[in-house]
Amino acid sequence: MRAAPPHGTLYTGRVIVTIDGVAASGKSSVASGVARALGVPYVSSGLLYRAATLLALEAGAPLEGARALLTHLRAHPLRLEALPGGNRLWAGERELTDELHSTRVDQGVSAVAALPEVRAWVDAQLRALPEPFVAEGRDMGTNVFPHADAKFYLTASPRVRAERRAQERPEDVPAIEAALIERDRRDRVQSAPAPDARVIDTGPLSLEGVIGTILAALPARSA
Ligand SMILES: Nc1ncnc2c1ncn2[C@@H]1O[C@H](COP(=O)(O)OP(=O)(O)OP(=O)(O)O)[C@@H](O)[C@H]1O
Ligand SMILES: Nc1ccn([C@H]2C[C@H](O)[C@@H](COP(=O)(O)O)O2)c(=O)n1
Repeated sequence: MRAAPPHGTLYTGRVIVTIDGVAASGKSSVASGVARALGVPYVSSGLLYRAATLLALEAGAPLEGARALLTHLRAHPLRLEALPGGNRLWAGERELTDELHSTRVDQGVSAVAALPEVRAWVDAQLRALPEPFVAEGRDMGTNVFPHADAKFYLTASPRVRAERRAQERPEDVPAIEAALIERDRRDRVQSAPAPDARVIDTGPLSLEGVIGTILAALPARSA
């Protein structure tokens, strides 16, 4: 691999970096930090699945019923605003971002994300985004952007992830850990490292340590 870009070197042109991983492994925090260092937006694919889940819950549509859900999504198009500092999700003029990490969305989202029709809909939204960007999710490096320039996959034990999550949620560590193990089980089909992804155990690393590891592993680009 060639020399790493200095922090602040702008990535330009058709460049995609993918960061996949298990739930609460640090994907969005790390993707945001890497994107900021590169001067590009980051894309949080999970927000689209979460927004589809929220709309289905609000409409009382069955989470396992792709047809009703897709009809609803076409009638209420979602827009992912991918900014370097964070992603915002809109349904028309209504911003959904702050409602997407509730426990009820957490509990329903795996069922919605398992629907092939919904996956195809999300994939089409993502592939239409203008490059360059850092994309995070479960299948960015395997399915959506197999041609990505650099791929990473984040892991950490359920306990470590639960302890981190407990800093931002009211539930206690054992309850969060049990929910993460269950979501890992449900997401397993679409959450596997690409054969050419670098797997990083974030357990022993700080957030800055993970971001630095990724930046150091990126192929150099001209500024
Ligand atoms: N290496 C790390 N060291 C310490 N804390 C971390 C590290 N990585 C992430 N965190 C913290 O762990 C929590 C979960 O991180 P984040 O939300 O980025 O994960 P995620 O994989 O995007 O989650 P989800 O799958 O639920 O969308 C956050 O509070 C974040 O600050
Ligand atoms: N590329 C993706 C992104 C997300 N999902 C599913 C799996 C998760 O349970 C859910 C929410 O994602 P998160 O916000 O936790 O990253 O969406 C997926 O299947 N594929």
